[in-house]
Amino acid sequence: MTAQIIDGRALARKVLEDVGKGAAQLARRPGLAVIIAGDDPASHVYVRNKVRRAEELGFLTETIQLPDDIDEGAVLDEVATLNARDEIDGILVQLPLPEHVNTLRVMAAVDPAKDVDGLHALNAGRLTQGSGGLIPCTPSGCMKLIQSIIPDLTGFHAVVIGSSNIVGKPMAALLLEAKATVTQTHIHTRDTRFIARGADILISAVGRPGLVRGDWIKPRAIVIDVGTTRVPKVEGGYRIVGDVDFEEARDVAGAITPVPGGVGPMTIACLMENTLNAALVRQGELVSA
Ligand SMILES: Nc1nc(=O)c2c([nH]1)NC[C@@H]1CN(c3ccc(C(=O)N[C@@H](CCC(=O)O)C(=O)O)cc3)C=[N+]21
Repeated sequence: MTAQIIDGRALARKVLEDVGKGAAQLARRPGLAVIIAGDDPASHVYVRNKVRRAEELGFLTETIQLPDDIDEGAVLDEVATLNARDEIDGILVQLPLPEHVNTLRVMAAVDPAKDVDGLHALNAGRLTQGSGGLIPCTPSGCMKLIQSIIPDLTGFHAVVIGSSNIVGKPMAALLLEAKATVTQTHIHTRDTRFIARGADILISAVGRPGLVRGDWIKPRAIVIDVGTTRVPKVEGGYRIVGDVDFEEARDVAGAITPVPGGVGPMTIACLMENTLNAALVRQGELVSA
């Protein structure tokens, strides 16, 4: 059989349309600030894409570019300034930060009500307790992609490959909350292939091209490829590739997300949704759980 290709761009358009309608109800337009430190070209591309989407929706946007050698105190000062500004509803600190800056300390400094990446410990904790809060954008987008195929995940076996704070851990928490049975693997897991083969829903969030082969996949499973690795093209420039061997997977899976055009556009759409939700709560239009 040939897998259904899950169109992340089309689903993202729908999410963005709803965000646009929601934003039109607000007295004041949502404001999104992005902090980026250093000059990693990939990070700059991602930030530009996020800001462009936000502008298309009529959001107020601001990009704060900091030098690579900035000290942690200065990053924390920038966050504090944004926390205090009423017109800023969402703050995103683009990762990775320079090595000498402690990411968890920076995340802890962001006002949880403006934490549109959902990475503050309060939002992460609320997610594990199923009590609302802002949800990390990539896992949130993955849930929408999965539920576009299976709306009710009750009892399905989901396997999450990868355990990062930004994708793997919140992904597992969301699946558990949706009543799936969840297995999570990480760098020390033995025989990940065997575990993956048991999955009705397989999510790979590792960043290693070709990791997930055809024989890692249960026939008819849903495969969500979060991998985003930039590889240089012979003719110059870059292309992005996922973790999944797409050609092999397509012959086994029931449905699969492509890279590009799968999880990536949904991540950005969910960032816009989070920014709208933060604005709704902050402007008193929505009561947070
Ligand atoms: N604080 C923080 N939050 C993030 O959400 C975050 C981050 N840091 N650091 C880096 C990663 C990466 N990321 C992507 C978002 C969109 C695409 C995306 O739109 N990809 C397009 C293609 C883009 C291309 O062709 O280069 C696609 O898959 O179709 C990719 C990657 C968000 N990240």
